[in-house]
Amino acid sequence: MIQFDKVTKTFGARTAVNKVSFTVEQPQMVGVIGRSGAGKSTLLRMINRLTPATSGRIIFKGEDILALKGATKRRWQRDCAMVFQQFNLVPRLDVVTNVMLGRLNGHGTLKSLFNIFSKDDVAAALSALDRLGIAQEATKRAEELSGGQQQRVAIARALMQDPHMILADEPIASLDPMNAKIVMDSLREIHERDNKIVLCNLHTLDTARTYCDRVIGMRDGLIVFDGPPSELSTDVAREIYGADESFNEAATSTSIEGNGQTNPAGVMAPAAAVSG
Ligand SMILES: Nc1ncnc2c1ncn2[C@@H]1O[C@H](COP(=O)(O)OP(=O)(O)OP(=O)(O)O)[C@@H](O)[C@H]1O
Repeated sequence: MIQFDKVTKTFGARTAVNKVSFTVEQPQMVGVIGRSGAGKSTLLRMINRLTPATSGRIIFKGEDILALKGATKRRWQRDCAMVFQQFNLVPRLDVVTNVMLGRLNGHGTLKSLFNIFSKDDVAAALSALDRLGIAQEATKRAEELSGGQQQRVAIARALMQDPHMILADEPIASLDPMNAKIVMDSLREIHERDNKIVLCNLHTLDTARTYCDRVIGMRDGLIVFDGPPSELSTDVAREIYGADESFNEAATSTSIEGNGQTNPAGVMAPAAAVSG
């Protein structure tokens, strides 16, 4: 379905992603894990063309999406919706308008410029918000919502693009465990009900185990593990995180409250709880 063929990104002398090859044959929920700097974000951003690849190919429906230009590139960017750690909403706009912004790529420039949305757009946005359980917040400004609610708005906005796949770049890294669960449940539900590929960068092993059909472990730009969560042993995890015998899986758990500092395995502990 989507095939990565020796996809590489270099920043000067630094190789962030090094000849990465893998194929997602059917709609799967794939978790990409690895310590900070392993290349996870760069990989995701290359798929969506936010970061230009240095070399390699990404084949989707027989086409190399890394070679797309102009309108076809924009259509591809609509087809693979991104969800970001920091939500990327427009804080002063109301929630329903933020969601409708997901339709921008599908509209002409003039319509987009003046935020002209049809009744259908409004209905679709409300339905997406309802699906995420936050339709009651539709008229609030985005900045009035908690982090967890904002991330659900961002996912509703992604749904408005009617994408082939969802790329989520550490969608729960800024959330407390309860909101992290709501957001991951939502992504899993979209994968299962809509039969879409969800490719999700995660810092925490337990989240990958709980939610993903397949886990890809990256280290220094290379894929060092690719398999089902059941094969993700502590030894494999040590290799992915480049940790020694003292490595403790609990250190990567979302269920612990941390202070946002990096532990010895290079894994960011979740931020302290945020209400929501
Ligand atoms: N725009 C950039 N310019 C220069 N170097 C970059 C840039 N973006 C990423 N890098 C480097 O590429 C490497 C991979 O970074 P990337 O953000 O993809 O890792 P990551 O696994 O997503 O890490 P994190 O979990 O901290 O987000 C790092 O060494 C990083 O410093």
